[in-house]
Amino acid sequence: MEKLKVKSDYKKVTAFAPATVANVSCGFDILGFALSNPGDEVSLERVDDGQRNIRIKEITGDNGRLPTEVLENTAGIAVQQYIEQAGITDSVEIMLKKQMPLGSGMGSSAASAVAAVAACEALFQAGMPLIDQLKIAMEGERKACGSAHADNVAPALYGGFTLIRSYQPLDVVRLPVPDDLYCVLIHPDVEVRTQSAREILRQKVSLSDAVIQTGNVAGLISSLYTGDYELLSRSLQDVLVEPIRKILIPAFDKMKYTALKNGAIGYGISGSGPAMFALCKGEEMANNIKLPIKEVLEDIGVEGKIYVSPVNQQGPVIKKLEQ
Ligand SMILES: Nc1ncnc2c1ncn2[C@@H]1O[C@H](COP(=O)(O)OP(=O)(O)OP(=O)(O)O)[C@@H](O)[C@H]1O
Ligand SMILES: N[C@@H](CCO)C(=O)O
Repeated sequence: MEKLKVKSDYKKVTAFAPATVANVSCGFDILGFALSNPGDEVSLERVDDGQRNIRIKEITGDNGRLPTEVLENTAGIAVQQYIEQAGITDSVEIMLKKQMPLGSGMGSSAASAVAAVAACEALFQAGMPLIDQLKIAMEGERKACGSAHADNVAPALYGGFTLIRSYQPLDVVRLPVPDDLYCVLIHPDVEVRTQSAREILRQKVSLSDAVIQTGNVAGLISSLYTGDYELLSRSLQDVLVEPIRKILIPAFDKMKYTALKNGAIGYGISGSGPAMFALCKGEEMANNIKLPIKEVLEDIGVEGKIYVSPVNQQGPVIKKLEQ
C-alpha cells in the first residue's frame, strides 16, 4: 500500500467496536452481522517522538487473561500494522477495556482489533480505505484463532450484515438489514476456543449438502434485500457446521426448540460458539424469548448471559477525541 499522508493534531482517542454474530447458520466464514452491544473499547495516546514504540499500557475487564505483548494481542497487532502501513513514526500507548467474554463466539478478538484500527484512523486521520483497515483487523484474527477469517471483523468494521464474497482477493459486500430485525444473543458460561471448534470440522462436504447450503445462503441474502421474513426464516439452516459443533454446547437442541416455539424466526450457533443467536422480528418478540431460554439454562445448571440488540448498522463508534 502507498504511504498515506497523516494530517492530525489529535493526541488521544477512545473507540468502541461491537460484538458480532458470524456464520449466521448457513454462511460459514462468509456471513456476519454486528450488534449494538456488548463490545470492546480501545483508547490510544500518541507521543510525537519519532520512535514508533507501541506498548499496551493497560488491559481491564479480562481478569488478567489477555496477552499484554503487542504482537500477541489483536488490538496491539492492529495498531502496529496501521502505523507501519500509514508511515507513522509516533509512539503509541494502548489501553484496552475488555467488555465481553473470551472464547465466546461473540467476536471478542475481532471487537478489540476493530476498535484499535478505528481508533488509529480517528487519531491519525490517514484516510485509510476500509478494505485496508479490514485486512489489518484480519491479521489480529490470524493470531487469535489461527485463521484470518473476516466474518467477525467485517461486520464489526462496516456495521450491518456483510458477505465475504471472496478471500483471495478479499471482496466484501455490505448487505441491507430489514426493518425491525432484532437479535437475542445467548452466552452460556462455558468456553469454546475458536481454533478447537475449527479443528473438529470436516474438511470435505458432500455435493448434496453443498446444494442445500448454497440454496440457503442465496435465500438468506435474497430475504435481506426484500425484507421477506418468512424466506429469512426458511433459509436459517446449516447442514455443514451446526450438526458437528452443537455437541460443544450444553442443551443446544432444547434451547433452539424453545426459541423457535416462542417466536424466533431462526436460531443457530454464533460464530464458533458457545454463544447462540435467535433472530426475531421486533424488540417485543426478542424480549419474549429471553425468559424461556433462561429457564432452560437454569434447568441444566449453566450460568449465562442474554443480550437483546437490534442489528447495528453503524460499526465502530468514536467515543472521545482529544487534542
Ligand atoms: N484483544 C483480544 N481479545 C480477545 N482475545 C484475544 C485478544 N488478543 C488476543 N486474544 C486471544 O484470542 C483467543 C480468543 O480467541 P477466540 O477466537 O477463541 O475468542 P473470541 O474472539 O471470543 O471467539 P469468536 O471469534 O468465536 O467470537 C484467546 O486465546 C486470547 O488470548
Ligand atoms: N467463521 C468463524 C467464526 C469464529 O467466530 C468460525 O465459525 O470458525
